[in-house]
Amino acid sequence: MLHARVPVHERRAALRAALRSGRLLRFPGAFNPLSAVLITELGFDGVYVSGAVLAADLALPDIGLTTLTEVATRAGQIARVTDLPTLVDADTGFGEPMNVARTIQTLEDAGLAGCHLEDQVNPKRCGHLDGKTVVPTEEMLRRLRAAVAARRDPNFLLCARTDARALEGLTGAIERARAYVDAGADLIFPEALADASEFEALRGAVDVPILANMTEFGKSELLTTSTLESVGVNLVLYPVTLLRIAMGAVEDGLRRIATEGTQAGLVEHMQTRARLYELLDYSAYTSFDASVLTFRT
Ligand SMILES: C[C@](O)(C(=O)O)[C@H](CC(=O)O)C(=O)O
Ligand SMILES: [Mg+2]
Repeated sequence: MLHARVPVHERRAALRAALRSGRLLRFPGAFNPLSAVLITELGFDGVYVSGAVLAADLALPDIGLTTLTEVATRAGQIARVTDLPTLVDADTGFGEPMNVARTIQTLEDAGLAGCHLEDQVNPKRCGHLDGKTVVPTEEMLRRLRAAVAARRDPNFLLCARTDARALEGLTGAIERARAYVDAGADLIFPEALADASEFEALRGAVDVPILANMTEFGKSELLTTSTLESVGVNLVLYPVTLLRIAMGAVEDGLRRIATEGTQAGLVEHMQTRARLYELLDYSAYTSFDASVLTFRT
Protein backbone atom coordinates (compact mmCIF):
# COMPACT_ATOMS: atom_id res chain seq x y z
CA MET A 1 0.00 0.00 0.00
CA LEU A 2 1.15 3.52 -0.91
CA HIS A 3 4.73 2.63 -1.73
CA ALA A 4 7.45 0.01 -1.98
CA ARG A 5 8.80 -1.61 1.17
CA VAL A 6 12.35 -2.57 0.26
CA PRO A 7 14.80 0.31 0.81
CA VAL A 8 16.58 1.37 -2.35
CA HIS A 9 20.09 0.54 -1.07
CA GLU A 10 18.91 -3.06 -0.56
CA ARG A 11 17.43 -3.17 -4.07
CA ARG A 12 20.75 -1.94 -5.48
CA ALA A 13 22.68 -4.60 -3.57
CA ALA A 14 20.20 -7.26 -4.73
CA LEU A 15 20.63 -6.18 -8.35
CA ARG A 16 24.44 -6.42 -8.05
CA ALA A 17 24.12 -9.92 -6.63
CA ALA A 18 21.60 -11.00 -9.29
CA LEU A 19 23.90 -9.76 -12.05
CA ARG A 20 26.60 -12.08 -10.71
CA SER A 21 24.22 -15.07 -10.67
CA GLY A 22 24.59 -16.00 -14.34
CA ARG A 23 20.80 -15.83 -14.65
CA LEU A 24 19.24 -13.55 -17.28
CA LEU A 25 17.40 -10.64 -15.64
CA ARG A 26 14.32 -9.36 -17.50
CA PHE A 27 13.53 -5.64 -17.30
CA PRO A 28 10.40 -4.52 -19.18
CA GLY A 29 10.02 -0.78 -19.67
CA ALA A 30 7.24 0.67 -17.49
CA PHE A 31 5.32 3.46 -19.21
CA ASN A 32 3.82 4.62 -15.91
CA PRO A 33 3.91 3.61 -12.23
CA LEU A 34 0.86 1.35 -12.63
CA SER A 35 2.56 -0.71 -15.32
CA ALA A 36 5.53 -1.08 -12.93
CA VAL A 37 3.12 -2.64 -10.41
CA LEU A 38 2.12 -5.21 -13.03
CA ILE A 39 5.76 -5.91 -13.97
CA THR A 40 6.44 -6.58 -10.30
CA GLU A 41 3.38 -8.76 -9.79
CA LEU A 42 4.17 -10.88 -12.84
CA GLY A 43 7.56 -11.87 -11.48
CA PHE A 44 10.01 -9.90 -13.61
CA ASP A 45 13.42 -9.04 -12.20
CA GLY A 46 13.44 -5.28 -12.57
CA VAL A 47 11.80 -2.24 -14.10
CA TYR A 48 13.28 -0.11 -16.86
CA VAL A 49 12.46 3.54 -17.45
CA SER A 50 13.04 4.26 -21.10
CA GLY A 51 14.02 7.68 -22.42
CA ALA A 52 12.14 6.91 -25.62
CA VAL A 53 8.97 6.09 -23.67
CA LEU A 54 9.34 9.11 -21.40
CA ALA A 55 9.69 11.39 -24.43
CA ALA A 56 6.87 9.68 -26.34
CA ASP A 57 4.63 10.01 -23.31
CA LEU A 58 5.11 13.78 -23.62
CA ALA A 59 4.45 13.45 -27.38
CA LEU A 60 8.08 14.28 -28.11
CA PRO A 61 10.63 12.46 -30.26
CA ASP A 62 13.57 10.80 -28.47
CA ILE A 63 16.18 13.40 -29.40
CA GLY A 64 17.36 14.67 -26.06
CA LEU A 65 14.53 17.15 -25.43
CA THR A 66 13.55 15.86 -22.00
CA THR A 67 15.28 17.41 -19.00
CA LEU A 68 16.97 15.82 -16.00
CA THR A 69 14.15 17.09 -13.78
CA GLU A 70 11.48 15.45 -15.96
CA VAL A 71 13.38 12.17 -16.18
CA ALA A 72 14.26 11.99 -12.48
CA THR A 73 10.70 12.89 -11.45
CA ARG A 74 9.04 10.29 -13.65
CA ALA A 75 11.61 7.61 -12.90
CA GLY A 76 11.22 8.32 -9.18
CA GLN A 77 7.43 7.98 -9.43
CA ILE A 78 7.93 4.60 -11.05
CA ALA A 79 10.69 3.38 -8.70
CA ARG A 80 8.66 4.15 -5.58
CA VAL A 81 5.83 1.74 -6.40
CA THR A 82 7.97 -1.36 -6.86
CA ASP A 83 10.26 -3.43 -4.67
CA LEU A 84 12.24 -4.34 -7.78
CA PRO A 85 15.35 -2.42 -8.80
CA THR A 86 14.61 0.30 -11.36
CA LEU A 87 17.12 1.16 -14.08
CA VAL A 88 16.73 4.47 -15.90
CA ASP A 89 17.92 5.75 -19.25
CA ALA A 90 20.06 8.84 -18.58
CA ASP A 91 20.80 9.42 -22.29
CA THR A 92 24.09 11.33 -22.61
CA GLY A 93 23.97 12.49 -18.99
CA PHE A 94 22.25 15.84 -19.61
CA GLY A 95 25.33 17.91 -20.36
CA GLU A 96 29.03 18.09 -19.67
CA PRO A 97 30.82 15.86 -17.11
CA MET A 98 29.89 18.19 -14.24
CA ASN A 99 26.23 17.85 -15.27
CA VAL A 100 26.68 14.09 -15.42
CA ALA A 101 27.85 14.19 -11.80
CA ARG A 102 24.69 16.05 -10.81
CA THR A 103 22.58 13.64 -12.88
CA ILE A 104 23.93 10.66 -10.96
CA GLN A 105 23.25 12.19 -7.56
CA THR A 106 19.77 13.30 -8.62
CA LEU A 107 18.93 9.80 -9.83
CA GLU A 108 20.30 8.29 -6.62
CA ASP A 109 18.06 10.64 -4.63
CA ALA A 110 15.07 9.70 -6.81
CA GLY A 111 15.40 6.07 -5.69
CA LEU A 112 16.83 4.50 -8.83
CA ALA A 113 19.01 1.40 -8.68
CA GLY A 114 21.14 2.55 -11.60
CA CYS A 115 21.22 4.29 -14.94
CA HIS A 116 22.82 4.08 -18.34
CA LEU A 117 24.91 6.76 -19.96
CA GLU A 118 25.63 6.66 -23.67
CA ASP A 119 28.44 7.84 -25.92
CA GLN A 120 26.32 9.66 -28.49
CA VAL A 121 26.78 13.35 -29.22
CA ASN A 122 24.03 15.77 -28.32
CA PRO A 123 21.38 15.90 -29.66
CA LYS A 124 21.17 12.12 -29.29
CA ARG A 125 18.69 9.95 -31.14
CA CYS A 126 17.23 6.48 -30.92
CA GLY A 127 20.08 3.97 -31.09
CA HIS A 128 18.29 2.00 -33.80
CA LEU A 129 18.07 4.87 -36.29
CA ASP A 130 20.61 5.88 -38.90
CA GLY A 131 22.53 9.12 -38.69
CA LYS A 132 23.86 8.75 -35.13
CA THR A 133 27.24 10.17 -34.12
CA VAL A 134 29.38 9.18 -31.15
CA VAL A 135 31.77 11.33 -29.16
CA PRO A 136 35.47 10.38 -29.06
CA THR A 137 36.19 7.62 -26.53
CA GLU A 138 38.09 10.08 -24.30
CA GLU A 139 35.01 12.28 -23.95
CA MET A 140 32.84 9.33 -22.91
CA LEU A 141 35.52 8.35 -20.39
CA ARG A 142 35.21 11.82 -18.85
CA ARG A 143 31.44 11.30 -18.53
CA LEU A 144 32.00 7.95 -16.85
CA ARG A 145 34.71 9.18 -14.50
CA ALA A 146 32.44 12.03 -13.43
CA ALA A 147 29.65 9.53 -12.79
CA VAL A 148 31.88 7.22 -10.74
CA ALA A 149 33.22 10.12 -8.67
CA ALA A 150 29.76 11.55 -7.99
CA ARG A 151 28.09 8.31 -6.95
CA ARG A 152 27.56 8.09 -3.18
CA ASP A 153 26.13 4.56 -3.00
CA PRO A 154 28.82 2.26 -4.47
CA ASN A 155 26.00 -0.13 -5.44
CA PHE A 156 24.25 2.45 -7.68
CA LEU A 157 24.75 0.68 -10.99
CA LEU A 158 26.56 2.60 -13.71
CA CYS A 159 25.86 1.16 -17.10
CA ALA A 160 27.84 2.41 -20.08
CA ARG A 161 26.11 2.25 -23.43
CA THR A 162 28.03 2.39 -26.64
CA ASP A 163 26.33 3.33 -29.89
CA ALA A 164 29.54 2.63 -31.83
CA ARG A 165 28.44 -0.64 -33.47
CA ALA A 166 26.71 1.25 -36.30
CA LEU A 167 29.65 3.60 -36.85
CA GLU A 168 32.84 1.74 -35.94
CA GLY A 169 31.70 -1.88 -36.35
CA LEU A 170 31.69 -4.60 -33.73
CA THR A 171 35.44 -4.25 -33.15
CA GLY A 172 35.07 -0.55 -32.44
CA ALA A 173 32.18 -1.20 -30.05
CA ILE A 174 34.20 -3.84 -28.21
CA GLU A 175 37.22 -1.54 -27.89
CA ARG A 176 35.04 1.15 -26.42
CA ALA A 177 33.32 -1.28 -24.09
CA ARG A 178 36.71 -2.33 -22.69
CA ALA A 179 37.75 1.27 -22.14
CA TYR A 180 34.43 2.03 -20.42
CA VAL A 181 34.91 -0.93 -18.07
CA ASP A 182 38.38 0.37 -17.19
CA ALA A 183 36.79 3.73 -16.36
CA GLY A 184 34.46 2.03 -13.87
CA ALA A 185 31.35 0.93 -15.79
CA ASP A 186 29.54 -1.89 -13.96
CA LEU A 187 27.47 -3.06 -16.91
CA ILE A 188 27.89 -2.69 -20.67
CA PHE A 189 25.02 -1.87 -23.03
CA PRO A 190 26.12 -2.51 -26.60
CA GLU A 191 23.46 -0.74 -28.64
CA ALA A 192 22.04 -2.20 -31.83
CA LEU A 193 24.09 -5.38 -32.16
CA ALA A 194 22.81 -7.45 -35.07
CA ASP A 195 22.46 -10.98 -33.66
CA ALA A 196 23.37 -13.51 -30.97
CA SER A 197 26.90 -14.05 -32.30
CA GLU A 198 27.69 -10.38 -31.76
CA PHE A 199 26.52 -10.55 -28.14
CA GLU A 200 28.65 -13.65 -27.71
CA ALA A 201 31.71 -11.84 -29.07
CA LEU A 202 31.19 -8.92 -26.70
CA ARG A 203 30.60 -11.33 -23.82
CA GLY A 204 34.00 -12.86 -24.38
CA ALA A 205 35.70 -9.46 -24.52
CA VAL A 206 34.63 -7.88 -21.22
CA ASP A 207 34.51 -9.22 -17.69
CA VAL A 208 31.48 -7.26 -16.46
CA PRO A 209 27.80 -8.11 -17.05
CA ILE A 210 26.28 -7.16 -20.41
CA LEU A 211 22.81 -6.02 -21.41
CA ALA A 212 20.73 -6.67 -24.53
CA ASN A 213 18.17 -4.17 -25.78
CA MET A 214 15.34 -6.10 -27.45
CA THR A 215 13.48 -3.15 -28.91
CA GLU A 216 11.04 -3.81 -31.72
CA PHE A 217 11.31 -2.39 -35.25
CA GLY A 218 15.04 -1.81 -34.68
CA LYS A 219 18.32 -3.22 -35.90
CA SER A 220 18.63 -6.13 -33.47
CA GLU A 221 17.07 -9.51 -34.06
CA LEU A 222 14.48 -10.19 -31.33
CA LEU A 223 16.22 -12.99 -29.44
CA THR A 224 14.50 -15.23 -26.88
CA THR A 225 15.51 -15.31 -23.24
CA SER A 226 17.04 -18.77 -23.67
CA THR A 227 19.19 -17.61 -26.60
CA LEU A 228 20.30 -14.52 -24.71
CA GLU A 229 21.13 -16.57 -21.64
CA SER A 230 23.04 -19.12 -23.71
CA VAL A 231 25.35 -16.42 -25.11
CA GLY A 232 25.98 -15.02 -21.63
CA VAL A 233 23.78 -11.91 -21.64
CA ASN A 234 22.96 -10.87 -18.05
CA LEU A 235 20.06 -8.45 -18.48
CA VAL A 236 17.48 -7.89 -21.21
CA LEU A 237 15.43 -4.75 -21.78
CA TYR A 238 12.03 -4.62 -23.46
CA PRO A 239 12.11 -0.83 -23.38
CA VAL A 240 9.15 0.35 -25.45
CA THR A 241 7.21 -2.93 -25.67
CA LEU A 242 4.46 -2.12 -23.15
CA LEU A 243 3.88 1.35 -24.57
CA ARG A 244 3.61 -0.07 -28.09
CA ILE A 245 1.13 -2.72 -26.92
CA ALA A 246 -0.94 -0.17 -25.01
CA MET A 247 -0.94 2.44 -27.77
CA GLY A 248 -1.86 -0.18 -30.36
CA ALA A 249 -4.89 -1.13 -28.25
CA VAL A 250 -5.79 2.51 -27.60
CA GLU A 251 -5.72 3.37 -31.29
CA ASP A 252 -7.84 0.35 -32.25
CA GLY A 253 -10.29 1.18 -29.48
CA LEU A 254 -10.63 4.83 -30.49
CA ARG A 255 -11.31 3.78 -34.10
CA ARG A 256 -14.00 1.36 -32.99
CA ILE A 257 -15.72 3.91 -30.76
CA ALA A 258 -15.65 6.37 -33.67
CA THR A 259 -17.12 3.90 -36.14
CA GLU A 260 -19.46 1.89 -33.88
CA GLY A 261 -20.73 4.73 -31.71
CA THR A 262 -20.10 2.77 -28.50
CA GLN A 263 -17.30 1.11 -26.60
CA ALA A 264 -19.53 -1.86 -25.69
CA GLY A 265 -17.73 -4.27 -28.05
CA LEU A 266 -14.41 -3.41 -26.44
CA VAL A 267 -15.33 -4.13 -22.84
CA GLU A 268 -14.32 -7.79 -22.99
CA HIS A 269 -10.74 -6.74 -23.93
CA MET A 270 -10.45 -4.19 -21.13
CA GLN A 271 -8.81 -4.55 -17.77
CA THR A 272 -11.77 -4.82 -15.43
CA ARG A 273 -12.53 -2.43 -12.61
CA ALA A 274 -11.94 -5.31 -10.17
CA ARG A 275 -8.49 -6.05 -11.60
CA LEU A 276 -7.53 -2.38 -11.54
CA TYR A 277 -8.58 -2.10 -7.90
CA GLU A 278 -6.62 -5.24 -7.10
CA LEU A 279 -3.47 -3.72 -8.62
CA LEU A 280 -4.07 -0.51 -6.71
CA ASP A 281 -4.52 -2.50 -3.49
CA TYR A 282 -7.74 -0.57 -3.05
CA SER A 283 -9.04 -2.70 -0.18
CA ALA A 284 -5.92 -1.96 1.90
CA TYR A 285 -6.70 1.76 1.66
CA THR A 286 -10.28 1.15 2.72
CA SER A 287 -9.15 -0.87 5.76
CA PHE A 288 -6.51 1.71 6.62
CA ASP A 289 -9.08 4.47 6.46
CA ALA A 290 -11.49 2.44 8.57
CA SER A 291 -8.80 1.70 11.18
CA VAL A 292 -7.86 5.37 11.43
CA LEU A 293 -11.50 6.34 11.82
CA THR A 294 -12.00 3.63 14.44
CA PHE A 295 -8.96 4.89 16.31
CA ARG A 296 -10.32 8.41 16.35
CA THR A 297 -13.78 7.54 17.66
C1 LIG B 1 16.59 1.83 -25.20
C2 LIG B 1 16.24 3.19 -25.67
O1 LIG B 1 17.35 4.05 -25.44
C3 LIG B 1 15.09 3.77 -24.86
O2 LIG B 1 15.07 4.99 -24.68
O3 LIG B 1 14.22 3.01 -24.48
C4 LIG B 1 15.82 3.25 -27.17
C5 LIG B 1 14.69 2.31 -27.51
C6 LIG B 1 14.02 2.57 -28.86
O4 LIG B 1 13.96 3.74 -29.30
O5 LIG B 1 13.51 1.63 -29.44
C7 LIG B 1 17.06 3.03 -28.03
O6 LIG B 1 17.73 4.02 -28.38
O7 LIG B 1 17.35 1.87 -28.36
MG1 LIG C 1 16.96 5.92 -24.84
